[in-house]
This record gives sequence, structure tokens and C-alpha cells, in this order.
Amino acid sequence: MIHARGLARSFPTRAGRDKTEVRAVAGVDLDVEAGEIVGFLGPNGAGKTTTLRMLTTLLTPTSGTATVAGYDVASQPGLVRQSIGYVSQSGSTQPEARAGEEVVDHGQLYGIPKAQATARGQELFAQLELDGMWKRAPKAMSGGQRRRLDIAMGLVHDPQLVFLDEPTTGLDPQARANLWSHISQLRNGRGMTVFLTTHYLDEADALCDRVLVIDRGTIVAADTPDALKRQVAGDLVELVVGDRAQVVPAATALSALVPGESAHVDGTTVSLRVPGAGSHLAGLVRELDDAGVALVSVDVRRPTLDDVFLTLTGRSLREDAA
Ligand SMILES: Nc1ncnc2c1ncn2[C@@H]1O[C@H](COP(=O)(O)OP(=O)(O)OP(=O)(O)O)[C@@H](O)[C@H]1O
Repeated sequence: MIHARGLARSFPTRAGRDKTEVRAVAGVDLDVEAGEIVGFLGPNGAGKTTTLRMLTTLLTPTSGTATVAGYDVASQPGLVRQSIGYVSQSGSTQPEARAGEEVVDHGQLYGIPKAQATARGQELFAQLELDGMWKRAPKAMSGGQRRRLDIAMGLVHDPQLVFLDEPTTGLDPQARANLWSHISQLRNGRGMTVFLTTHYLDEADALCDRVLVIDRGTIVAADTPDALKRQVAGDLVELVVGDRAQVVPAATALSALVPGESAHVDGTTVSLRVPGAGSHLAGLVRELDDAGVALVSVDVRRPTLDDVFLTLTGRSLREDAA
């Protein structure tokens, strides 16, 4: 559904008197198959929006190629636009207009007759839980309702592929979870392909079949959230022992699980990242018991996408996450 090779975009800038260039996107390869929900994850300024704007034909690539819904973004931009929905970060509703009119107008922009756009808009309002909002002004709607109205506008021409730029930014946790279920429903119920940008780790984890991680204009990982977490970080095993004399044997036993690694000790807590920790746990507890080490607690924490990002880039995404 989306195939990009070496997609890049630079912007001319000025640093004092000198003209220079910002490489916003530095050569991206990506593939999205029909029916997938793919999350494009990265920190502020990583190149997410620039990539999205190239894929939606709003921005011309400096180099590289991309086909979207079977059409080339450079030579067939009109056909790409007809085949996709695009919901921008800022939304496209007019505060003073009526919600239903906005959707119908948008449909007519795509050449859909008014009666058909109205029927399609009403169907989308029902699906997106906007019943009773047809005559409401967007400025009198909640943030979550406005975001769902933006999505209805993006879908009025019935595209098979929709691009959502940071769909839940600024929403409260309940409205975000509600929007996630609507986005899942677009795929589950209608077989749509969804490509969304986010800097929320929990969003990528909960909603996306696959995650592409972008950092400084380059894709640094692409896989399912589970596979990313399995490959990169390992589970965090944390043992708390009864007294300090037992720290050394506990640390020795834990370290033995990962060749070349040493457990971290903090007071009576001993911890280490252990790939596939579940399969080692029973043996570890038995060994410590045999050695007379009394465990106060054993905790195994699955890695988060933030651990993945940290391992890949040396920096944390957590400050950005909700
Ligand atoms: N029109 C422009 N002129 C100059 N630089 C730009 C322009 N658009 C984007 N950039 C720069 O390109 C880089 C990537 O920006 P982009 O908006 O694609 O990032 P992003 O990952 O979408 O960030 P955010 O999460 O903050 O929206 C940034 O350094 C940005 O400042």
C-alpha cells in the first residue's frame, strides 16, 4: 500500500550569513501492507511530519521514490490524493461552521454529489460516535469529538488508506483510548490501512501492528511492538534479598544468566536485563533457594518501547510520552 525507497527531503536555512541545509528526512525506506495499522514513532523534529507530507504529495521529495495506493507520488499526485485520507495535526475544521456541513463540503471537494456525501457523512458520524453533532459548531465540541470530526472529514471519500498525523495529541487519557478503539475499528470493520505518526509510546504499543522508529531523519527500527521489545532490551529481572550478605550470591547467580553482563546492585536490590527471562526464572529461584538466599521479592518487567528507543539511540523518548 505504501512503498518508499531512499525518500529524502532537505530544507534550505540560514545560519547567520551562511546558507545551509537541514536534512529533515535523510533517506527513508518503508513498506506498509494493506490492512495494517502502522505507527511512525519518533521524538520531536525526527522527520515524521515531513515524511508524511511527502507520502501525501503535499511536499516534493529532494530525492528518492514512493508509491502510495499503487501510484507514484511524484508523477501521479492527483491519483494518490484521491486514494488517501489525510488528517493533519491541526485538523481542518472551521470553528464557526456546522460539523455536518464541513464533512459534506469536504466530500464535494472530492467530486462526490451532495446527497451521497451527506449519506456517507451521517454513516461516519454514527460509526465515530458523533450522533447528534451534525448541526453542532466544532468550537462547541470536546477535543476528542473534534478529532473524530477531523477523521470523518478525512474519510468522506471512502479511501482505503488514511494518514493520521499525531491523532491523539492534546487529548485526555480517556479520549485517547476512545480514539484508539475507533481507529482499530476502521481497520477491523472496514479493512482500512492506517499510517499514523505519534510520539506516544503507549499509543504505538496499544494500537499499532507494526512500528517504524525514526530518529534524526532515519528509520532505526521497524517491527511489531512485541518483537522490538523482545529483540532489543530483554526483560528487567529485579531480585530483593533479605540482607546485604546475600547480595553477592544473588548477583552472581543473576549475572550467570547473561554472559558478559553484570547485575546492577542497589542496596538489597539486584537487577539485570535478561532476554527471555521467563524461561530462566524457576531455575534461578531454585538455585538461590539451594544456596540459602532468602528472596523478599522477584519482579520481572517486560521492556517498554522507551527501553527500545533508549537502546537504539542512547536517548529517552519518555519526556514526550503521556
Ligand atoms: N519548512 C521547513 N524549513 C526548515 N526546516 C524544517 C521545515 N520543516 C521541517 N523542518 C525541520 O526538519 C526536521 C524534521 O521536522 P518534522 O516536522 O518532520 O519532525 P516531526 O518528527 O514531525 O516532529 P514533531 O513531532 O515535533 O511534529 C526538524 O528539524 C524541523 O525543524
